[in-house]
Amino acid sequence: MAVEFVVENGIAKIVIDRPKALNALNSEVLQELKNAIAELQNRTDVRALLIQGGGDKSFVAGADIAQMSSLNPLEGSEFGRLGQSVFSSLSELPFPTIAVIQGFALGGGCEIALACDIRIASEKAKFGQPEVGLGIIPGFGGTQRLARLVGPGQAKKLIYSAEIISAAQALQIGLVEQVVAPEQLDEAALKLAQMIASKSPNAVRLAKIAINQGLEGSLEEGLRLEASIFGLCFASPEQKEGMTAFLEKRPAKF
Ligand SMILES: C/C=C/C(=O)SCCNC(=O)CCNC(=O)[C@H](O)C(C)(C)COP(=O)(O)OP(=O)(O)OC[C@H]1O[C@@H](n2cnc3c(N)ncnc32)[C@H](O)[C@@H]1OP(=O)(O)O
Repeated sequence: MAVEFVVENGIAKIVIDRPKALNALNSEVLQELKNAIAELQNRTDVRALLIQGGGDKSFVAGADIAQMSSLNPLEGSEFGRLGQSVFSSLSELPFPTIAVIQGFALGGGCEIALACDIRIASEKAKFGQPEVGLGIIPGFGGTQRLARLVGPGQAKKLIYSAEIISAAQALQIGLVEQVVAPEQLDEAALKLAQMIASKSPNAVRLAKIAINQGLEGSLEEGLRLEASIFGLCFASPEQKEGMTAFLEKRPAKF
């Protein structure tokens, strides 16, 4: 198995571990990742997900070039749709997802990170969409998600040039939200996940829906959606607990 996951204290962790190919994604790894995500999808005990690559050199070095090298157009399209479906199921998980990037996040590896809500990187991490150097384009959602995250200009610069950028450069363009020293990466990621997991899980999940669905429409539609979801919060016992705890000057228990 190249994809393992565990759940501990409400925090799920997926590790993609295929060391001989720097965790590159072939069909088998994608299917294992799809299965792991499907198992987590309906778990009510999970409040946050950490996803990372095995070893200390690579998060995910992309889709498997050796496998892709012999594909015909139909097979290429099917492989792209497989990757897109896995990454869309990742992006649609109901709880926050955090990509923990210690090394290379290239091509499909960068696209996994883009399908997560948050990206925390080591100072040594490297990012890029090098596909045009291989005669293809990003095919696991990168042309769409990268442009939405960092803006069309920076997305075009990265995709057209196949440039590999540093974690500091990724932070500067908004591709990652936090950069820490390599030895602090796991602790920083776990700390963020624990902070999220200590809050109202219902409210956090509703916030994810409001942000993601709101981005798909106009500001006015998003504000209407926010107002509806805000009202929904008051039907939850977690809102009662959260506000009662504040008034009783004690920590809330969610
Ligand atoms: C829809 C999505 C499309 C895509 O994702 S397209 C692919 C995008 N990714 C890339 O273009 C990155 C390809 N890999 C590299 O450029 C290099 O690797 C690195 C810069 C990441 C690391 O270079 P170095 O430190 O010299 O290691 P090494 O010897 O190149 O790699 C170690 C082993 O890992 C295999 N490997 C690395 N990346 C991939 C990959 N994406 N697909 C298949 N295998 C890969 C190599 O071949 C080699 O294996 P062996 O030791 O047997 O020669």
